[in-house]
Amino acid sequence: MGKNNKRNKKAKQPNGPTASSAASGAGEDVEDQQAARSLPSLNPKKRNQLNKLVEELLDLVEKQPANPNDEWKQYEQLQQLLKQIMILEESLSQAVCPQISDSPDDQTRLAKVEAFSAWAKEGGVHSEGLEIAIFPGYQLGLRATRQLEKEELVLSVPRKLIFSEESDSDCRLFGNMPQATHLNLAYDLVIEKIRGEFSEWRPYIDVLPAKYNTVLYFSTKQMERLRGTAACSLALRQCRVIAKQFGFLYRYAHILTETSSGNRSLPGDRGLFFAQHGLCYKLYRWAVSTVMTRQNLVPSEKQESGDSPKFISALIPYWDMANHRPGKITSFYGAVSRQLECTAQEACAAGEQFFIYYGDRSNTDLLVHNGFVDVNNPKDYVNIRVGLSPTDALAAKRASILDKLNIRHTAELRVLPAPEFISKELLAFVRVFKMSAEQLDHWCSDLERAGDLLHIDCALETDHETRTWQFLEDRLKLLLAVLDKELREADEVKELSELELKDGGKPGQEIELMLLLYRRLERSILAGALQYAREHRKV
Ligand SMILES: C[S@@+](CC[C@H](N)C(=O)[O-])C[C@H]1O[C@@H](n2cnc3c(N)ncnc32)[C@H](O)[C@@H]1O
Repeated sequence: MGKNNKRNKKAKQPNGPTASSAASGAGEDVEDQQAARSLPSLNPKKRNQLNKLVEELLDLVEKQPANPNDEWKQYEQLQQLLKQIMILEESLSQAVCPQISDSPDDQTRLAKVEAFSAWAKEGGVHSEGLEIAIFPGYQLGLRATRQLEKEELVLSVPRKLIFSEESDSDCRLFGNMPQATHLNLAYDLVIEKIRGEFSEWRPYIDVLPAKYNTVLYFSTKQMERLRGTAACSLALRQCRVIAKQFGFLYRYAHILTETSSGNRSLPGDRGLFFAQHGLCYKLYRWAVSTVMTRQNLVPSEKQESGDSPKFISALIPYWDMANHRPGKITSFYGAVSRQLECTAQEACAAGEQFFIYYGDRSNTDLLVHNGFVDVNNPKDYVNIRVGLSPTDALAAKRASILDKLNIRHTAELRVLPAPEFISKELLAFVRVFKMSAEQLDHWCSDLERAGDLLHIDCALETDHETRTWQFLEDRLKLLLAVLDKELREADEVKELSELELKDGGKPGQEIELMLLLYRRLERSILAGALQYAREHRKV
């Protein structure tokens, strides 16, 4: 475990420059040069073509699409540009992301688990009752090797094995912007991946998936399956934002900046050096997806005492092999023990998969940010967009009631599964939206009562209630019709059963399966709420 020994040796060194640290710095410089030299460099013609494509990409994503159709067209253009970029970068991406292939990589990863587990153990991870195994439908996961009791501490990962922007990196790019902590982490991961065998994180990086089911990996055809769903705009936005970040990084590395020698005494220069040698879109997409699907927040250790606690994004080796099941959060960072500690949310028999709870997230959120959906998600909902009309003469009065209710004038509000169906905020919004001039005067004259509008059995005039439920019914019908436009319900059911027949999804079709499941889940929430709205309108 040479690399890990290096980290341990470093920890024992006194502060301040010493002869030995200078020597090890020189050694690292040689390693940096070796890592860079092992990568193919693109010829000037290809580089020029890439520079132009990246500028085109940045111009494209700069434009804010005006409506869903424009947004879709922009996505199609973006995919075209990214395709051309990936073709030009092919030799480089093959070198920095060599495992990427179309076959599932569970077995390849499993072969690296022994070395990873030894590295983790040597670094101080305690995971005695757990082992890493393949679980179909989940890729890798954690398996109990003995009976685990509820609330038993089963896993701990010390700070020095937690990968964050504070892990001895001088690759800062996004400065000290607190909201950029996940970007810094993705950038650091890009750098460590380029460093390859010279990275001290190599045993960990080797067991990470080679590719993900995040929206960044969707083909245009797969993305089409999201058209008309609540996830579509979010997914397209995600692709746009990540492409923009890549464009900025690329421009910084190849267009705006002089060639770097990787001088470790210049802050940020080593990061720039590696970016200039190994950055490519496939690598950035991989790093961002790794961070999106596996990160957790830990408290920063580089803040002044007295400041309010600052949290930074981190990758937590071993712990991040745990898959999600609904329950409660049982992983916490111990400031005194300086380690992430995870207890069992329920008893787990030997041989069974050990799950943790990732937190309350809708399936839309899970799909766009985590690359999976949970068919038993008790916290699921579908957001629908509602807004006051700027041409409505009564908009100001409606706005004053909404303000009192803390509901925005244009908002994404929740349609829920049974037994609630319509969130109280959505119901109140539509009630306000459907008030007549007299009803508005009545409610505005006593704003303290506005909270009553949140309750399902708030006493309202019959015609007002009918208009409210009719609006909800029409809106839900429309959303279901839009879903049908892309793929009718009967075809959805047929395609899904064909895929599921293939033993939990054919390898290589995980994204198709996830998209069909997502559509079924969204449809079921909307259809349940529609039925509920119909019943209420008739009362
Ligand atoms: C933190 S990682 C967990 C380990 C991961 N399975 C692996 O092979 O490295 C999170 C990823 O695991 C998968 N995952 C976690 N919980 C899942 C679930 N309930 N159903 C399907 N996939 C799940 C998803 O791909 C998700 O992005």
